[in-house]
Amino acid sequence: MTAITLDGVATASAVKTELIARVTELRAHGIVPGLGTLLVGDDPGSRSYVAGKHRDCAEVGIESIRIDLPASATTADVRAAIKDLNSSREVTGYIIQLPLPVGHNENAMLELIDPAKDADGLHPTNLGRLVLGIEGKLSSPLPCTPAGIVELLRRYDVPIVGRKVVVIGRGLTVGRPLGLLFTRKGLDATVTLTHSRTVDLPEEVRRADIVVAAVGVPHLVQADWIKPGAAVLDVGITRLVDPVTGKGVLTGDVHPDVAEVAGYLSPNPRGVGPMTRAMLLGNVVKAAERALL
Ligand SMILES: Nc1nc2c(c(=O)[nH]1)N[C@@H](CN(C=O)c1ccc(C(=O)N[C@@H](CCC(=O)O)C(=O)O)cc1)CN2
Repeated sequence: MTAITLDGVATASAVKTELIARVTELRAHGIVPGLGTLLVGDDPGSRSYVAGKHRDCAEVGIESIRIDLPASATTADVRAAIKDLNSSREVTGYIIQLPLPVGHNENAMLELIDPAKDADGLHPTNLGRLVLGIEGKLSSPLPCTPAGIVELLRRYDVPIVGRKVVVIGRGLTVGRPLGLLFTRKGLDATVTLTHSRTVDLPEEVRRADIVVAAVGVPHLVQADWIKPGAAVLDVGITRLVDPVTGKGVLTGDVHPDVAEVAGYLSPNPRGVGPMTRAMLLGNVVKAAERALL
């Protein structure tokens, strides 16, 4: 058996096509959505993700505003940039690209975001709304990677209700909010959130119908950990250097042999990453649409 590929590029492209129609409608009502990004430092991964976010905005008709600060930026500089983004009229939603360089307190910076402009759903008020299970008109933006994972599964009709999900990694942008999302009414999965102190991780993973690997350990998840037919989402990515060619290679958390056992597998790259970006655009559009309610 070879797993069905959960194609993030094609699915994100379908999401973006739908968003173009909604942005056109907003513009017809005089509302121009604008995404701001705040990047601190010169991490190549973060630079590439931010560049991708601006390209996506141009594709769907969202304006984008970029603030890049050098690695030497102080906490006062970051606070000042956040203040500018909170007050900017063009910026209807924004993100602080994570991780911030060592020495910056990420949680303290996230708390400074105006929750109404939080395009990542990572402000405590919005995470709190996710915990409270507030949906509908007052729902908060969902963190982009968890939302992208669920959307990818949905669009491939992978059953979620009542299924056992094992998430590897309890980070802020993926594991913790994903556990909350999967257990929401309507999705109704049973989630095990694992981490570096989990005892016998392979045995936990063997029970799962859906496995999400988000730790950044190359090829951690092995084929003999996977229940035949399970859906496997490879989220963590590491930039390794090929010892022969000397070129950088992006390597996911899931070993390629998993494709022979799983029912569905998201590649990495070209799986969850593009969905993360598409969900960000969706959050910006949704926030702008609130102005029409
Ligand atoms: N403020 C945030 N910071 C971070 C988040 C987040 O959701 N909000 N998530 C990750 C990084 N991330 C988004 O910012 C992200 C990761 C991957 C991709 C992506 O498209 N990846 C491509 C490969 C691109 C490459 O590395 O060359 C793929 O998977 O095909 C987009 C966004 C941490 N920080």
